[in-house]
Amino acid sequence: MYSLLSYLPTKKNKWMMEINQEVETILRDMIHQREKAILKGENTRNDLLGILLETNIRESQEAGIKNAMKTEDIIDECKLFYIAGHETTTASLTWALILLSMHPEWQDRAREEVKELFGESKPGYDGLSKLKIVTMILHEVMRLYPPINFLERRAAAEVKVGKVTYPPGAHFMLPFIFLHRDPESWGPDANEFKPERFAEGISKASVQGAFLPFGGGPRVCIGQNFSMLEAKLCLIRILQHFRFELSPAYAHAPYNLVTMQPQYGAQIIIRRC
Ligand code: HEM
Repeated sequence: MYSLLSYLPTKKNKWMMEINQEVETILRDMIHQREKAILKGENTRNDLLGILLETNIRESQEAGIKNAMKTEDIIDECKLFYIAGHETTTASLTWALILLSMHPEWQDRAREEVKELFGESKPGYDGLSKLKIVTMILHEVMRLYPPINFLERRAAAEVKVGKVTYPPGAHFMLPFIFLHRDPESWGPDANEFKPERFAEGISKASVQGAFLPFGGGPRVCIGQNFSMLEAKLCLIRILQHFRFELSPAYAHAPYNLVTMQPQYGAQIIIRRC
């Protein structure tokens, strides 16, 4: 039903289609430029698109076919990586700043850890793996405000879940928000911000399958380690230089707009420290 509605020629749909076409034109040009550079022997392997295109060209040549992956497939990959990779990490960092503003004691503990490990310098790889408090905080943020709210799956064949048998094609939705706040899995304080529950890692914080911000199984988020690293780096740099608190203009209203967003924005007062 939803996909049918998106094809109707409404003002909003037309606007979205125009934006989509513009994005695809930019990406198509970029891909063709890169492909030309690769064929000329120039080094383009310094990012994901470069690696993808070089692998595609090499594998197509080895298999003796024109394009193992068509330009349209590569455009789709670029859009997927941009949307899946950007919006999600942005949302988790936004909620991290909001929650650390609401809980200044955790903000102080995170800053202390960061200063102890890195002082004022740029974080190095060794120190990043030693971060404990910041990792606990990020997990707790994603438990309470998972950037992606639910997973969808369609049954490829008849499947039995518990006592119910579902036919092939049955559509399943798994809302993380309920799993992540279920008192049976997390205890009576499930709705409270308590990063200490992750002190001994994810597996000891609750029961198996109760914490799924990156999904699970064969389609688990491919960018989960990268995004944790990215979020830690950003948070470290912010904590090293700034203190932050919520502005009186902030109204707490989480809502779901592809990713979980603060509906009226995240008004935060930031001061140098
Ligand atoms: C806080 C950050 C992120 C969260 C919460 C998140 C969450 C998710 C979730 C829930 C899924 C669906 C998994 C499933 O179906 O089981 C997913 C898939 C995916 N994510 Fe992420 N993600 C994040 C960051 C990233 C980043 C940084 C990238 C890329 C650099 C990325 C790339 C992808 C891709 C390509 C898929 C599709 C994988 C597939 O279907 O095989 N994500 N992500």
